[in-house]
Amino acid sequence: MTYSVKEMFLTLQGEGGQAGRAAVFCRFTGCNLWTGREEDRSKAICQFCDTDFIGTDGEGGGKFEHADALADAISSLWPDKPASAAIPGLVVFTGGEPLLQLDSALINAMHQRGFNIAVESNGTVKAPAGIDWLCISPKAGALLEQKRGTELKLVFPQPGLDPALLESLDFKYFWLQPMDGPDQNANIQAAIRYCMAHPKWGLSLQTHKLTGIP
Ligand SMILES: C[S@@+](CC[C@H](N)C(=O)[O-])C[C@H]1O[C@@H](n2cnc3c(N)ncnc32)[C@H](O)[C@@H]1O
Ligand SMILES: Nc1nc2[nH]cc(C(=O)O)c2c(=O)[nH]1
Ligand code: SF4
Ligand SMILES: [Mg+2]
Repeated sequence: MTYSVKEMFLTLQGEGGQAGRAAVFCRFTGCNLWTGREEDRSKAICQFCDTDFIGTDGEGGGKFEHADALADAISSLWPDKPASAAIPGLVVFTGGEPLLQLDSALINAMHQRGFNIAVESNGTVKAPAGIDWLCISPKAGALLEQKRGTELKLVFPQPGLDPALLESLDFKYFWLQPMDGPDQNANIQAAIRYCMAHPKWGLSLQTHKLTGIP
């Protein structure tokens, strides 16, 4: 299988329950909820996306013809070499929608190289086995197929997606992440109020945007 990757880089995970941890980010090309073109945003299912996931032209991006080739490229960005079961590496597969491309060959290839595997997904595609940290971020108007995982991270507020309807799902952690955009300040305040009134939910800030790292 050929994998299309927009970009790949070492950074700190900025969001959710692993915020602050060093990780190689592998951003796959393409999403099933938006074309990624600005002229299509207003008719997309997901309209608030903060990410460019078109093409393969980013830092470290490209087409990778085999799982081993992509796994080697990811592994080469990890500062401790080699990663191992004792001190594992961390890769975050994101996008775009990573579950359109992530398969068991790539999962096995990363595990063989001593990596733990985290995924950021919109939950519209069932996840393959073997993911070590699965973050699902449901989108209003999109059918949620993957109803279990490690953390559920809801971009908030989303008209038509009430957090109360999600909190019985099978996740260890529940986060509200304020929607970035023109109403960001109001969204942060609304998320804080919601978490204080509903302690099942915690606040996930996009810390990489505060510090200016990718
Ligand atoms: C760019 S998405 C890629 C992964 C996957 N397609 C998804 O939506 O979960 C990565 C994370 O950023 C979140 N996100 C996207 N746009 C955002 C925005 N404007 N404000 C806050 N979070 C946002 C998504 O909900 C998701 O948790
Ligand atoms: N530092 C950093 N952390 C992130 N966590 C999730 C991200 C994403 O775009 O999926 C992201 C990202 O783009 N950068
Ligand atoms: S589902 Fe994820 S990648 Fe796709 S448009 Fe929405 S936030 Fe962006
Ligand atoms: Mg991002």
